Amino acid sequence: MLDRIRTPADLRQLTEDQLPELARELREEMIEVVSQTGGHLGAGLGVVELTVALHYVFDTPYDKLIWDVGHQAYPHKMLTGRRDRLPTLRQGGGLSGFTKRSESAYDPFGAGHTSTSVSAALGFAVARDLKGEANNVIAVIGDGSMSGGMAYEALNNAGAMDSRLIVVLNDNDMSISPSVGAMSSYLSRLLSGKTYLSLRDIGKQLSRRFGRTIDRTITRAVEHARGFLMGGTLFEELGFYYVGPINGHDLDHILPVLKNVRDAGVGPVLLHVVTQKGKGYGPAESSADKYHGVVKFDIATGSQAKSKPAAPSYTKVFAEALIKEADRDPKIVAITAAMPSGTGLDLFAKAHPKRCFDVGIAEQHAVTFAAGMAADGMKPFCAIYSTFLQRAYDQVVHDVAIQKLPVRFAIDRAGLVGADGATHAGAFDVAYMGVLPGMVVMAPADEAELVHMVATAAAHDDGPSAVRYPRADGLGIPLPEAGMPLPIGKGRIVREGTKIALLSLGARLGECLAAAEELERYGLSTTVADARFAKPLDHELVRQLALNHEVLLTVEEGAIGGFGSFVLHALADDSLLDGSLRVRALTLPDAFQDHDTIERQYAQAGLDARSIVAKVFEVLGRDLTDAARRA
Ligand SMILES: Cc1ncc(C[n+]2csc(CCOP(=O)(O)OP(=O)(O)O)c2C)c(N)n1
Ligand SMILES: CC(=O)[C@@H](O)[C@H](O)COP(=O)(O)O
Ligand SMILES: [Mg+2]
Repeated sequence: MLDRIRTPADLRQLTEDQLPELARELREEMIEVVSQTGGHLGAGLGVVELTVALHYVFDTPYDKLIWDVGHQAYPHKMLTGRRDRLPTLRQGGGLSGFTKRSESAYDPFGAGHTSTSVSAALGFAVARDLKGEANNVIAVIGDGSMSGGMAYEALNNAGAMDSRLIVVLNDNDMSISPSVGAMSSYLSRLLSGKTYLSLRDIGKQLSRRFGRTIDRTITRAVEHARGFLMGGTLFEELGFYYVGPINGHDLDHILPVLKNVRDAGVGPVLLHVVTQKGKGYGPAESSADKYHGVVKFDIATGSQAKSKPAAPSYTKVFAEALIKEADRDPKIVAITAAMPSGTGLDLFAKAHPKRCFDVGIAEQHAVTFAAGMAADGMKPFCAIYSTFLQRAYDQVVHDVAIQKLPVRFAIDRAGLVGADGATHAGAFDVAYMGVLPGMVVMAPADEAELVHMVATAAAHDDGPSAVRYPRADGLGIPLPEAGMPLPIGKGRIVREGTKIALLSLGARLGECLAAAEELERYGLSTTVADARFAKPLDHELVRQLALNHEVLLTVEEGAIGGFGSFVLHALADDSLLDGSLRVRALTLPDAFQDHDTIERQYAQAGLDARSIVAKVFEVLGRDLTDAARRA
């Protein structure tokens, strides 16, 4: 049946009783493809029926369907002309793992971060009204994403505007980890005792909500059911018509409800749909994370092709170092915004359960919550991915930096991230943290350095600090038994040379060393220095490198405006740009890099050893091919 569906228009040619079979085929093929590509599996499996129903009932792409995060949109992609390209998922030149405007007219709004869909949908709804058009607008948001502050801001605004908008709350009682917080408990209470509404109850409820009934099955049910009221939900208090909860895997229920909601013609409606993350694939259903994100796996057993890493990841090293610091210092606490496993704080929580806080997908709150604890004498480590910390920038500035509070930011996924692409790359943190007065910004060159930087952050109690590290495994070097605080603002020379200087910030140091080896083979004596700190910058180190070399290259895994800019500024201030020194800043490109393997992303960015060597030759005006031939 799937072969007959190129676009949702084909889907709408099917009869309703054919849809369960279509859903079955969709689910089976998605499992098959993702077992080869890896990606976000559990969320998509949970919305197969919902996706079929939405495209069946609504006139997409005229009606705007907006998926929150977009990680659950694989079945949507399969039904909207992208099925044949699904095997290219998250690979260079292939389909994005999220919704993306440039990819399809069926993706009216791109995503990757959570909790944006209701705001965007309200924007579409208001634009529609101003243009005098009639399309429907539907946002699908998960229970986890509903814990993000922006979702409440949007509900608050939408409820007051009384705009015609449909919000489908896809409640699977899971975030990446189990959902946390009072909203999660509230949703469970809405469900408790009743599980789902029966068709009859739904009819009664719709009739009460919209003052009329459209679907005949429901009309009949309404005649027999009297007095049922789900009653006074939070969403109703906010000005929404609340419908549900309904079973999101039962097409007999979803279809008539969606039709009624579509035709009701009233202000904002919140449809509460209950689904199971990982639905229909045993290993996913029974795993703790419901196969939220997977690498390639064996379909029969569910076992994932995770090779044993030669070295621990930076994430794990961070977590273990922090646990040791917390063993010694009872004031240390750790905070995650719904990413306990991603940040390694699940390990910390096991060691220090009372001192670990998962606040939900609430980065802004996480930062100010940490600031409050710091103001009262605790030593908070706020572990947030670089890309997600962007959301909490005013909290970093206003609540932390201005008050000089010693919040320690553990900025994971700093730099390129490969398959998740531009929405998840940690490109900007050196720039956005480094411009803040009083902020200490560190980046370890290897995992042993990370241990020392965690100790440095723990010891630094005079103001805020940040340590940024990549989504990568370490180098496999021995780890110190205990971290030793580093002198703040001091870098180190790792290799001495005379002509070329490579000044690295962070884990690209290995590439700089490899580049230096090669340059040496071409007779170019090369110094390699590890800045350790982007702020405060080691001015003396920068000065010495500038004075004693012909060429100075800064190397960092971050956007323009970060470490390289700080170095250039220091050189300019020191009149060191007024002479013959040739300086270049190697950064991520001034463009959003699409998903690809991380190795290719580094090469595109010019941040691998080969590109560094090429850059030196370019600066010297020499021919690298010729030099290579002679060597
Ligand atoms: C701002 C932001 N913080 C954190 C994340 C990481 N993240 C991606 S999906 C997800 C869980 C979303 O849960 P839910 O909305 O319930 O969707 P489900 O996966 O359960 O379908 C999280 C925390 C993110 N993408 N964006
Ligand atoms: C959709 C989302 O935001 C997360 O699932 C993210 O893809 C996790 O990234 P990591 O794999 O780097 O933890
Ligand atoms: Mg969920």
